Amino acid sequence: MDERPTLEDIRRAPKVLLHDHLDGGLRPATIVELARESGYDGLPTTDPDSLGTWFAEMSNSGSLERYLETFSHTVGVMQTREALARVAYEAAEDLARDGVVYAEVRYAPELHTREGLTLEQVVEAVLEGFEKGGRDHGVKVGTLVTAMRHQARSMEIAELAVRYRDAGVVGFDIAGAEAGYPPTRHLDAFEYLQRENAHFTIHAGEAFGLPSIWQAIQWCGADRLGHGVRIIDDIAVADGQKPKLGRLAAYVRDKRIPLEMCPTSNIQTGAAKSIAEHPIGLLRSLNFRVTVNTDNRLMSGTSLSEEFHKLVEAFGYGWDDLRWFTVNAMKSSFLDFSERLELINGVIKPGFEQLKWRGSRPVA
Ligand SMILES: O=c1[nH]cnc2c1ncn2[C@H]1C[C@H](O)[C@@H](CO)O1
Ligand SMILES: [Zn+2]
Repeated sequence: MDERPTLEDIRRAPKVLLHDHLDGGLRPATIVELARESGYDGLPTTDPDSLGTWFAEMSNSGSLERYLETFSHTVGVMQTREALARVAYEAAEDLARDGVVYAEVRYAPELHTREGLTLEQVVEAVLEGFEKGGRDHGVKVGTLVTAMRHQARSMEIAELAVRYRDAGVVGFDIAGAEAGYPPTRHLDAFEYLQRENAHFTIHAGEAFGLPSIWQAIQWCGADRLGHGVRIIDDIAVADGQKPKLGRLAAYVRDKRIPLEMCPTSNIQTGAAKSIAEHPIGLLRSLNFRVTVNTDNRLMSGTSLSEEFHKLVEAFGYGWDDLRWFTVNAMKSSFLDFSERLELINGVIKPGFEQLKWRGSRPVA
């Protein structure tokens, strides 16, 4: 029996999330409270419901640059230890409530030092929030520290990733506007991380095409690709014929390079036209190492369960597909290998098995 999973059942499935921004996942009510406490007066409205709607609507511009403008309000209220620890705690709680068992949540420490916090204080506050929220609500959260690609602080942030690697920081990332800011601007940071045997992912192939993906992999040595949707530009699809992969697409598939796909976010920024036309359908059928993610739960008004459910509706996916995406994500995480195996064999596989066979009669 493999009935179409409902949203309610998907929420119960033990899920894994690799691409989620801390400053893109605040609760609207928390933004309002933090703004009041800190004297931040830039919010477009102080009614939490209207604020949630405002974020979702403003993020629908079809441009990554415009989408990123909305972050000024979340970052604006995340400037103290208390605010950072609270936002991290609540993120862990919200993810656990959505049935996420392991998450890698990212943010850019350099954006949170406006009121005098050091980079170290920022990292420690977020780690504290994840640790406590994860313990109280039953989810394991690893942190990725992000450097902003238009700035020049990537080496410092990479050093931070290495310094806190045994305290919960599992990797590094670069984010921000992609066009005009190639990943090779940060080559020294990536080379340093490689010498340190550290893990990193790079936002690439979202608002810019194949050259960005090629640089991220072949020059910078990325372990994973944030989004990577534009890899379809290197796949020729003709009616009635088998899709033909170019050299870069073949390399990404052969090397099992994980794609952190974020369907709703891609539609908002114009990287894909609709869920039904999202490249994830083709890439999944070609067996790329695809994972499903939220990117920014606040800006997209979404959750990991909702992203999965949209895919179920658009592509007719069943439990086996959802399990495949989830095992892909767990295999691709930056967590210690034995912990990944434990979660796959001890939590994910049994959890999906139970949901898949729910309602069917036991064999006598
Ligand atoms: O999808 C994205 N692409 C590029 N940059 C992004 C995306 N979502 C969030 N960001 C940026 C804005 C945040 O302030 C920063 C760190 O989380 O990362
Ligand atoms: Zn992102």
